[in-house]
Amino acid sequence: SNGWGYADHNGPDKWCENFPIANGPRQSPIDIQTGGASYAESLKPLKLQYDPSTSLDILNNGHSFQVTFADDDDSSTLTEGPISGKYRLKQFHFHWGASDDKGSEHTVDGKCYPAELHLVHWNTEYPSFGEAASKPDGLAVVGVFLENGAENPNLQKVLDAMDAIKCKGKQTLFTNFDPTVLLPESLDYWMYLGSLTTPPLLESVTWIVCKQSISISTEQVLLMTQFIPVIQA
Ligand SMILES: NS(=O)(=O)c1ccc(C(=O)NCc2ccc(F)cc2F)cc1
Repeated sequence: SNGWGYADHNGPDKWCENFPIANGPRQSPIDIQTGGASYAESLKPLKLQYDPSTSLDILNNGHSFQVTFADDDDSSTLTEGPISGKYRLKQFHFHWGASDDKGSEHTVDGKCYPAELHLVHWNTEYPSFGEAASKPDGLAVVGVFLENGAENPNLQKVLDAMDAIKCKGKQTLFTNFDPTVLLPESLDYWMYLGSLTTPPLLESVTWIVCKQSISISTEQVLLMTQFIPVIQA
């Protein structure tokens, strides 16, 4: 198959063949080495203002499932934090693995989490997500680690919708969902300048990775692994 994926023949080690930027200077994900991070007094707290009425549908895009938001106005935005200006929420999606011991894309001092949530925003300096995706300050993605623990009822709302989109390309209504319920109580974060973690690997992402995780139960991880046969890293 010509598409990229996570198998031996089309996985991350092969992406550079069709996407040479894979060997670029600001590629994501990275291992966040907490000892090497420095506190920046100038950085502000994150300001996430989401309007649940902007959530539209949930889509199986073949690599993950993503909840897409209406981004034709400033109803759901990210401001402050490490960014300047205003970024609009476009979608959120997850990355997971074959079992509890792997799945997240970023790691913290070498520690892998069972899954990782990405809330994808684009800079309203540009006319659209597609335009912003090719600019060095075009995108801002908030990453949240999912740590093994209690069942997460807010996450379950998303997992329950997965039953209706088992095939690649399927989508179903997913309205009135407030992604704030998927955020940890503390929004303390690490930030760095990086890229999309999947092709086209564009180096346009200001990464904002929350220090605190949210919980996911073993059963919920199992549900995710049964969802898309394409096993992540
Ligand atoms: N995992 S991650 O958060 O880093 C990530 C976020 C979004 C995308 C994406 O939108 N890809 C398709 C896509 C669609 C249009 C476009 F212009 C560029 C483009 F990458 C890929 C990876």
